[in-house]
Amino acid sequence: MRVLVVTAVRAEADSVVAGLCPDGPVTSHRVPGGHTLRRCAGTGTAVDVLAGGVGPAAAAAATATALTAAASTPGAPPYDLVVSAGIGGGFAGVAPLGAVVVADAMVAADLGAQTPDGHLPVEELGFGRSVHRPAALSERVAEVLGAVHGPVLTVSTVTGTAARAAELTARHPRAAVEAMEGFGVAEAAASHGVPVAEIRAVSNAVGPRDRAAWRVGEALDALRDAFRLLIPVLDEEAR
Ligand SMILES: O=C(O)c1cccc(C(=O)CC[C@H]2O[C@@H](n3cnc4c(=O)[nH]cnc43)[C@H](O)[C@@H]2O)c1
Repeated sequence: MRVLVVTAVRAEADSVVAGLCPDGPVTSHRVPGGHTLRRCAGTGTAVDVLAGGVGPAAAAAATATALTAAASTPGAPPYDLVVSAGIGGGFAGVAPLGAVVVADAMVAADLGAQTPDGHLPVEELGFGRSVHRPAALSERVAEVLGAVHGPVLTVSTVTGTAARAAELTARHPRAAVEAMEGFGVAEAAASHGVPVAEIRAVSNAVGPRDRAAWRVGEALDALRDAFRLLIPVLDEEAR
């Protein structure tokens, strides 16, 4: 099985690599556009890890570039799965600080139109889509990781008020986490016909801005531990 993991920033990619191959070695490969893929040698499942940038557009561009590079390399096996991974904001009562969330839906929560009656998703405007359904193995991954299995919202602007958090919860009552890349990764994966998944570790609560309350280090450790548990599930899936 061949898997591409896309994070936003290098620190997240480091955690993923540390979880996947704690003893190394790690090889690096450049892809067009200047991104570097890191690959753990010695695992049954070949996993490439890429830090593609913050936000859905950067994530989509980096993911599409890596998928295109793989597809146009003679003899290279295609990717079987793309995983969007990183830290995120947890919704109150669903995903506390340090929790891991595996997406059961990847939702572009601010893609659409604002109206006096509220947000209209693009489906209601008559074009595009605002939801991707993750790969079936997500349920098993959530079970093995002991993770929350719920919707992950992708936004272009980090929520910073209680009012915005309440609006998102009203529109997506089961929402577990908010982050900024998953839907972009999913769009790129879908355009290549590759299944997608999303794994987030909660670094902060969605709501009023409070940088002092962030627990980025703990979330990065939780992300590492989640990827440590992931390889056996992927190997199981490949059989
Ligand atoms: O300055 C702020 O108030 C602020 C609050 C939360 C996160 C940020 C970031 O710049 C991190 C963006 C980065 O991390 C993911 N992330 C983490 N927490 C959240 C969140 O609550 N809402 C959206 N994205 C979040 C995101 O995927 C980005 O890669 C700044």
